[in-house]
Amino acid sequence: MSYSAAVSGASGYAGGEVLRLLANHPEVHIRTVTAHSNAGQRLGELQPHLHTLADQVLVETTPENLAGHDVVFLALPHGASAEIAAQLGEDTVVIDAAADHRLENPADWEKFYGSAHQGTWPYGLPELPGQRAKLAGARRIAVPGCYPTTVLLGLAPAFASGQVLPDDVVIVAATGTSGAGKSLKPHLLGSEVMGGMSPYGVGGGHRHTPEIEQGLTWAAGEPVQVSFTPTLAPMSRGILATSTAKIAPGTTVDSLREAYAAHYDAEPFVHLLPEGQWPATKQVVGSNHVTIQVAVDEHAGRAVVVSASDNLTKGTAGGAVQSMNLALGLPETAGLNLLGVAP
Ligand SMILES: NC(=O)C1=CN([C@@H]2O[C@H](COP(=O)(O)OP(=O)(O)OC[C@H]3O[C@@H](n4cnc5c(N)ncnc54)[C@H](OP(=O)(O)O)[C@@H]3O)[C@@H](O)[C@H]2O)C=CC1
Ligand SMILES: CC(=O)N[C@@H](CCC(=O)OP(=O)(O)O)C(=O)O
Repeated sequence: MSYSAAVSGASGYAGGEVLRLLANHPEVHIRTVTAHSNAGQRLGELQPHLHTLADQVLVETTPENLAGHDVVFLALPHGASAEIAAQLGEDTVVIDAAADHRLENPADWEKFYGSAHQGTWPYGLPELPGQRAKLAGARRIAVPGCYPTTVLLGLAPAFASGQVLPDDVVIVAATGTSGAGKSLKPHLLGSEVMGGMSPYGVGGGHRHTPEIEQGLTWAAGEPVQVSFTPTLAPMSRGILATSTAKIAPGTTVDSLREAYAAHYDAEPFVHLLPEGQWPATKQVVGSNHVTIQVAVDEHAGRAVVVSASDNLTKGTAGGAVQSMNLALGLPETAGLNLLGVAP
C-alpha cells in the first residue's frame, strides 16, 4: 500500500525537510506540493537540494488542492495553518508543524500568541510518557516546537521518576537560524549572526515556555514552572539545550542515569550517551536523533541535563513523519533511518 501525501508550505524550511524525508519513505508518495507567494514555481528553483523532486510544481495552498490525500502535512505559519486545517476532511491524517493545536490551556495560547485558541490535538512526541498510544490511529497531530522537543526529551525522565523538583527549573538553549524560517528577517542577516551569539525572548516571553511547562507537567504529574532563555547561534541547524533543576533528596547521577536508560533504551531516536560523552549539535544534524547526557552538580544541588537535536528534523519534519507513521500503523522509523552528517 502506498499512501498519497500533500505537503503544504513546501517552499519553506520545514516543508522542504518533510519532502526530503518523504522522498525516501517506503510507503508514501508525494502527490502535491503547495506554497503561497511561490505558487507556480518548480520545486527545483526553491529547494535545489531536493534533486529527485525538482520538476514538481508548487500549487496554491487551498483546501481544494489539499483534498483527496491520505496525509496532509501543514508547514505554514500558525494562524494560516489552523484556518486551512479546519477545512480538511476528517478522514485525512493531518500533521501540523505549526503551533496552533499544541496547547491545552486557551489562556496560555491567548497570552503568548495573541489570538483565539483553536483547540488541542494529540501531541506528536511519542517518547513523552503516555503520548505514543494517543498517536496510534490519530487523524490530527500537532508536531511539537523545536525547543520543546529538545528540552522535553532532555528533562522528562528526571521528572517522571520524581528525581527533580518542579518549581526551580532553568533552561538555556541555543538554536540555529533556520528555526526562524526562510523569509527575510533583518536580525538574521549573515552580518548580524555570523561570528557571535545573542539572546532573545528573554524574561519568560518566548512562546515555547508554556509548551515546555505543559509537557513537563504531564511527565511530572504536578505543575512544573520553568525559566526559559533561547539564544541564537551562528549555525544553520541544531539546538543545544542545557536544563537544570533542583534535585530531590537521594538523587544521584547513577539514579538519574538508571531512569534515563529505562526510559530511552528501547527508543530508536533518543540516546543517553555513555558517561563522559556530551551532546553536540554536530552529532545529530540531518538525522532524527537526539542525544542526552546528565550530571549532578553537588555544589548547587542541581541536576544538569544537556540535549541536542536538529530543529528541522526531530524538531519538526522528522517528528512529523514519525507521528505520521504511528497514525498510519507503519513502523515508527520508516523513512527516518538517517544517521548524522560529519564533520
Ligand atoms: N523552522 C523550524 O525549525 C521550525 C518550524 N516550525 C513551524 O513550521 C511552520 C513553517 O515554518 P518554516 O518552514 O520554518 O517557515 P518558512 O518561512 O521557511 O516557510 C513558510 C511556508 O509557509 C508559506 N506561507 C507563508 N505565509 C502563508 C500564508 N499566509 N498562507 C499559506 N502559506 C503561507 C510559505 O510559502 P511561500 O514561500 O510560497 O510564500 C512557505 O512555504 C511554522 O508554523 C513554524 O513555526 C516548527 C518547528 C521548527
Ligand atoms: C531562531 C528562531 O527564531 N527560532 C524560532 C523557533 C521556533 C519555531 O520554529 O517553532 P514554532 O513552530 O513554535 O514557531 C523561535 O524562537 O521562534
